[in-house]
Amino acid sequence: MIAEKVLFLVLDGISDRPCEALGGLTPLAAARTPVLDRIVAEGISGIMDTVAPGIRPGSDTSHLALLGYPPREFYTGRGPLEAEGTGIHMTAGMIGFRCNFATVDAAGLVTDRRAGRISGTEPLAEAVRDGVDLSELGVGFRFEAGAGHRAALALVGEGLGDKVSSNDPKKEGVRPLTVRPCTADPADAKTAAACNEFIRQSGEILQNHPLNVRRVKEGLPPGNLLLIRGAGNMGSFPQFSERYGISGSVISAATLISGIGKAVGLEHIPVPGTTGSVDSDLDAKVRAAIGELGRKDFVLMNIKGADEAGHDGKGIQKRDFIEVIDKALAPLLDLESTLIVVCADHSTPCSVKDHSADPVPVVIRGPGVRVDRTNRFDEVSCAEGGLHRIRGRDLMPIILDLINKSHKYGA
Ligand SMILES: O=C(O)[C@H](O)COP(=O)(O)O
Ligand SMILES: [Mg+2]
Repeated sequence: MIAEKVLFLVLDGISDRPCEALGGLTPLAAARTPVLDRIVAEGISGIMDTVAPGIRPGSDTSHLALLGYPPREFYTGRGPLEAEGTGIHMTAGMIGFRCNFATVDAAGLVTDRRAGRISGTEPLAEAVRDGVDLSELGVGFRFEAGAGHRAALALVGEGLGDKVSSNDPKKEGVRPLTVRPCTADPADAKTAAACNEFIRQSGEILQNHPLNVRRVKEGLPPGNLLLIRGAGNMGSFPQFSERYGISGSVISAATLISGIGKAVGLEHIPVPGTTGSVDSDLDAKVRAAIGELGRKDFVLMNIKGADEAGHDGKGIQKRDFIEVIDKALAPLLDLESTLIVVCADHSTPCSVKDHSADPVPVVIRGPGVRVDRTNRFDEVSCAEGGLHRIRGRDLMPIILDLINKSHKYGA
């Protein structure tokens, strides 16, 4: 039998390094994961450098690689992809940015890059949309809240460049940076000036917003500064259905991933109750994915919470959330004629609190797959599997071959 459908499950940032808090095991190795283990036992596994060995990928470049769009060829910055995911349709000439609602103290130092993982930021976004005015600079803008502390900005206007730096210092206890043009092109100077003005005006609005005033009273970090990064124009992506001859959907609360999906032509299926965090309704997500497999050939599903726990350095929370994921995946075991592919997009070690280049585990289970002798979904066990060590860009060709959609190389 040949599989007809593909469920491509990316467990964002799930792989890790040995954690002291877990007796030297990774959260994945420490977690009880009977469902994932069964998928490994019934499938073929391996480890994967999502971009290349030693390259520490962002979720943007790694997801592009996993979908078979090598980032060196297709990546034009995170911002436009994140913007597309929040519902801002990026057209030619617009410059997109990823934003964080962050906290600055009275001395102007960034004290929390994620404002205590603030959520429910729509009222803040609305105030920014209503209050910021960049018309003196000849620039318009779109601004939308995303999941948790995330948001996206798109600048709109004539002669805007995308080669500008970020105000995100990427660490706490220091001042935000000034956005600078990276070239002598006046277009980049115009964008940098618009960014700095946007950050200044939005900061004033956010500082006094009732939602933030209330957060301060409650002892919570306010979202009183926008950190912006990842400037870029929208790239040009051959559509998934033309590239591979199959239809597809994306299910992800993380706007970056839904934005990447939309950019390559996957239909975004929103699922109420999903948050992109450890409180997400994973049962609803899995139900939605199974429903989509009835309509489409390929479903990309991203589950984000383990990555957040890794960024927060919380090994025990990460292990516990992995167990929640595992339980939610149980209905997948009954899928017939479906290739189930499970991997991470990068490692997010709790000891690093950021992404690392450590390869990630990957497993493929379904009709036609040569079953190897591995039986545990973790970083070390999968390294003994029959896929051995592959790159992210190898995965789509392997999947397409297993569903009989690959082109013969030669006559
Ligand atoms: O969670 C995300 O969106 C990113 O992976 C990490 O970004 P942050 O450090 O700005 O939260
Ligand atoms: Mg990621």
